[in-house]
Amino acid sequence: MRTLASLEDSYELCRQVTAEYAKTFYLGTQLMPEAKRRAIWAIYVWCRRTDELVDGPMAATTTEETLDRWEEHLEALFAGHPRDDVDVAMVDTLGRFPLDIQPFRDMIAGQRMDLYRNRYQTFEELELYCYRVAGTVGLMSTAVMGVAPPVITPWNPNPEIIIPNQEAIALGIANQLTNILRDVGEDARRGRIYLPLDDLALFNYTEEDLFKGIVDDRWQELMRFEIQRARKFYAEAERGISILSEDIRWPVWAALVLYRQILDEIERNEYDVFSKRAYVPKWRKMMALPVALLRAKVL
Ligand SMILES: CC(C)=CCC/C(C)=C/CC/C(C)=C/CC/C(C)=C/[C@@H]1[C@@H](COP(=O)(O)OP(=O)(O)O)[C@]1(C)CC/C=C(\C)CC/C=C(\C)CCC=C(C)C
Ligand SMILES: Nc1ncnc2c1ncn2[C@@H]1O[C@H](COP(=O)(O)OP(=O)(O)OP(=O)(O)O)[C@@H](O)[C@H]1O
Ligand SMILES: [Mn+2]
Repeated sequence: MRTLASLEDSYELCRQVTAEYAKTFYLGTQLMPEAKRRAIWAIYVWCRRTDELVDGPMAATTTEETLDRWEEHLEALFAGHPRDDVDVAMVDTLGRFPLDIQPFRDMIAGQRMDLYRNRYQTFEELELYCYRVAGTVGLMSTAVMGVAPPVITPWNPNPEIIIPNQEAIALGIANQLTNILRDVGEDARRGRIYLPLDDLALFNYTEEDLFKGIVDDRWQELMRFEIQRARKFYAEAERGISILSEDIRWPVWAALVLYRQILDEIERNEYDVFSKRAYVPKWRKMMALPVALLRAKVL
């Protein structure tokens, strides 16, 4: 048996992976207190590894059995048994925060959907997919970030603790919808359509049009419709932030505002998501940080 990385080295590895793969979320985590952000990095790495199984360079060799084994690996983590270097930080994180295994299992179920599905008929079907691959991240993150202590008053000495799980899921779904809208072209080139076929039909736009990358009035109307729906999920998420622990409101606002800017960028590109990738320039990201701080303080 090989010796595994030390706890410090393991968290450092997680930090590096997060910094390299997720510029936006990493920026958000840099605004968090140390103990929480280390845990978020560990969770990020687990999520990234899960996603890579069906989305990464080895995806072609991934089968149901691969995901079964990954689920066993997950059980081992929750039983306190790390198997590789980055697991060490994850096991430590599981010991420090009240994380539930179900969202992790649900995310694997979401990756399974990617194995056998490349179309969604209705928004309800897509929403389930979005919950599984991204809403779950909201639940995991909230367990780490925590909620503000409830206010104890003489007339309400035992206030109930509210956990904004629905709002956390909403932010995950909003992010995933944003990701889907940004990557329509890239996904089409892999034969995948995440936009509900019912929505395409509603605007008289066909799969064939999509594969050709046609940007016309029908497409622009369809995209406006989808962007509006994503923004509703962001709005729901916003309402949950003031319930969260004070020390992470700024990072969460930042993550929300930064990711939502991708939608503005798509609009700026006049909904052409086929020939360019909506990209938020660094200076625009930086300008969003004080805005997020202000919102964290006053909302
Ligand atoms: C700032 C913060 C707390 C971030 C959480 C970081 C974290 C653990 C992220 C994991 C992301 C991940 C690798 C998920 C696997 C599935 C996947 C790829 C989902 C998509 C992410 C987009 O990433 P990216 O742009 O890199 O995509 P590409 O692979 O590059 O195409 C998702 C769109 C999902 C991301 C979802 C979230 C970060 C959930 C956010 C929700 C909260 C932090 C809850 C906040 C609480 C309330 C009450 C609002
Ligand atoms: N070192 C890497 N090796 C392999 N894939 C990578 C690497 N870095 C990023 N990627 C992948 O390349 C794609 C594009 O990454 P890009 O840097 O544009 O976005 P990002 O860093 O995730 O920022 P954002 O959080 O704003 O999406 C992503 O799907 C990401 O998973
Ligand atoms: Mn990315």
